Amino acid sequence: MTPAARIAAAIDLLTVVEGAPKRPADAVANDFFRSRRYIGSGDRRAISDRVWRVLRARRRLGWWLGDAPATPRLLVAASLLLEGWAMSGIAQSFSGGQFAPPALDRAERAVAARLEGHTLDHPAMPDAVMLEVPDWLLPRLQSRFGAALTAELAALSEPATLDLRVNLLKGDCDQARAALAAEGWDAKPTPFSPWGLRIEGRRPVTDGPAFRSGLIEIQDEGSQLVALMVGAAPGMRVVDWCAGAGGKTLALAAMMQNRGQVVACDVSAPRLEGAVRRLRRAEVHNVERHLVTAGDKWLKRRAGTFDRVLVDAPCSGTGTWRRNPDARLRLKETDLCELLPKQAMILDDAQSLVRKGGRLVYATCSLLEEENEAQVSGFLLRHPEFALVPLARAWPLPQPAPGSGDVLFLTPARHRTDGFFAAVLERVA
Ligand SMILES: C[S@@+](CC[C@H](N)C(=O)[O-])C[C@H]1O[C@@H](n2cnc3c(N)ncnc32)[C@H](O)[C@@H]1O
Repeated sequence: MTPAARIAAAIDLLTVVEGAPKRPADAVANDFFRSRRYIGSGDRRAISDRVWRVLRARRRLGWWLGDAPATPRLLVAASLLLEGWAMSGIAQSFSGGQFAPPALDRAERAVAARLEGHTLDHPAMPDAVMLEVPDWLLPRLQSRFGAALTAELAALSEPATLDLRVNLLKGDCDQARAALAAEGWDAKPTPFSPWGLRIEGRRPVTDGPAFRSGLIEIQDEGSQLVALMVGAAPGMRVVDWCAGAGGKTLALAAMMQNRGQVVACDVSAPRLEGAVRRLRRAEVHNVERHLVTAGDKWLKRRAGTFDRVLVDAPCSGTGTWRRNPDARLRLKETDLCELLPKQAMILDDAQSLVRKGGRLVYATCSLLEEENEAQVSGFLLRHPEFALVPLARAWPLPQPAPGSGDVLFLTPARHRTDGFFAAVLERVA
């Protein structure tokens, strides 16, 4: 594809992404490329890269465009200009020629010309614009991070590394590194997870034998550490209450060396169904799935029978913005208001499964205190039969835990993981 054709395709993709505000951009992009198989992998990367640059800078680009309509064409042109392109380069690319975007009209040209010679950040931008967060969320993030806010949000705007979890049911880290090296990928051990490997940048590892044979699975190191905090061991009975497509279920089963039992529960049948292929590829045999329904009798019948229950609760996802830059502007205050009682209710349901002396692990990929520490405090008030196990005691590895305090709290700036929270609660009575 010519550079101009890539720009035209980026405008097309951005148009589809912006037209589907409720769908994650990466899902929209997957569909977009699936229906355009003629676009090769290099072009695909360049097109996605341009769109992701726009999404990561969406509020600042909107600020620069001012009253002009933030059309996909203008957003892409603005992102190029604020990266240093000249108007002449824009005119060459927006040429109206075959496969190129149509030429900018007079009004578009006037808006674009104002941006020439500027850079994306401007000191007059309001903080929330500069930091690319919704206005309502800024005070919450300020109170969470204080002086570290800018660094934390900058790290959240960087593209994520590609983290892999080695499936110990199929081999060890050295074998996985060697297998990846044979495919041309340089994977380094992650700093905290004993099963983690990291590749810088986006790489198509899912096409290669290491992934297809189940030796590796894609999983952020933060997510691996949440699974680690469950402390699952061979022979235990474990529930993964909000299992989704089984990301953490797979890690739990591997920790248990396929021995004992994991029940992967979720209210979403399609998500649970998504776990089937992954479990098969990983050669996991000790997992059963359970679809949670309203008034579920399953819960009552199994009360007090599990050693470990993981609640990986639905949350604002504020910790995953590196991967989903579009999500930061989709998130509404009303979403958070709906999530908080839901998280409390899920905890109240799931706790009943934990046996005396067993552990309930509450986790989110949120950075917000309300969804994390405040949920745990509220739970402990409602359930005095549980006690918080401080991080140093809950952390199962000989090397020190990432961070201090009572809970695990990971952030991209501090740990180079997605943002994750996990608290371990033991049933003491
Ligand atoms: C953060 S996601 C889980 C991600 C998954 N654990 C992983 O590691 O890939 C939260 C999940 O909670 C599920 N969920 C929502 N409400 C629930 C409920 N009341 N009981 C159980 N699961 C629920 C959602 O369907 C979603 O799959």
